Amino acid sequence: MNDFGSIEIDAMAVAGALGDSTVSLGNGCLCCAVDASELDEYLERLAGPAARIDVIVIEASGLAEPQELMRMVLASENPNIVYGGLVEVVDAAEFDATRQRHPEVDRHLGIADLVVVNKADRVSDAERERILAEVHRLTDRAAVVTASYGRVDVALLLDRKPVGERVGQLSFDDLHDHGEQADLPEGEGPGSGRPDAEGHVACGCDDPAHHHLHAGYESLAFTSEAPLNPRRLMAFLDSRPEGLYRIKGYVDFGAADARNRYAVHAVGRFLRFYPEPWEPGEKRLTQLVLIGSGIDVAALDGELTLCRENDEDAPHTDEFGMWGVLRYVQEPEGEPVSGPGSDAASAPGPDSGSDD
Ligand SMILES: Nc1nc2c(ncn2[C@@H]2O[C@H](COP(=O)(O)OP(=O)(O)OP(=O)(O)O)[C@@H](O)[C@H]2O)c(=O)[nH]1
Repeated sequence: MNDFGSIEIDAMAVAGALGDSTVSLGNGCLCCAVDASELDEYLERLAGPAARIDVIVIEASGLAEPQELMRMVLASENPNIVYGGLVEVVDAAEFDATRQRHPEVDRHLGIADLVVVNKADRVSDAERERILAEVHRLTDRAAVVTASYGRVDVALLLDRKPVGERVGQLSFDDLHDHGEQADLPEGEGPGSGRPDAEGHVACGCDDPAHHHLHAGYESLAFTSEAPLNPRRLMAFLDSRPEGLYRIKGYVDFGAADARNRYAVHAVGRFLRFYPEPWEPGEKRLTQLVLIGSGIDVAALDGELTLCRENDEDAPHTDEFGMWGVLRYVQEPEGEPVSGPGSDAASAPGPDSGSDD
């Protein structure tokens, strides 16, 4: 798991399910690792026979440069590592907007071996057909499948072989390491993939033609030990700026729902909360990662800080405080919303999947 932000939300999301069979490559984009040996260290741990793992999936951050990842896997010195192909996941609901912001996406699709056009349930049949046709036009012999919630036949992944001989398609330039790092401590400076003090991430390579998607992004990692007030957080989310493209993490609403933490996902204007019971003894924290371009990181940090419960809040007397949040909890079919109290399912205006 390679997370863009310094709080490893994605790694946290799968850790429980996958345990020792994951390694987390946090805080910074893998494609900016200086050389393949850094990746090799991790692959070594997963590829040994004792781990009994057949396939290693590198889940890059959504902002990674796939060509760089391919370069690193191909450059691995571990004889057990064989490059198995590049899978690109397209968010059908955001496809046009993403391409507008990032024309590089077309190039990424062009080198994919398998393209999963996901969130098919969020677009009409006609829209899906149009996107599929467009993806086919952009890909080079890749298999293209549609999916909802990423559910694809696992055989597609296990049997994937790279289309053609990839090494032959990459130029010498693609395969050689990009530039020397300046005299900075390891893991710092441009090219480290780590955000600087202002949250900017820059690629340190000398090649002006080498644009990394994440170079234009700012990220904010927000942690709070004090619970967040649900009404204030909803007001923050309702007024989130256009450039704030992605929010993910976990929220502690304290006494407003003492049983559950709330995983939160925002992608563009899409917003969803997922209540899940706190583990016994788990430290109750709010941890959020916000990613966007042209966003004022310090201002957002300040606004989130103001969402914390304060002495004037009396969550136990605000029985409707969670309703705004529960509108964005999807009811599993036939089951009531797992909310803070028995009347949670009667929260007004349940949003059954549409954008806000
Ligand atoms: N309706 C619908 N929602 C989905 C689908 N796949 C994912 N989601 C929801 O979309 C939200 C964000 O998930 P994704 O877009 O998959 O996140 P991601 O691509 O891992 O995002 P990054 O970590 O930013 O790369 C979550 O609330 C998911 O439950 C789908 O096929 N249909």
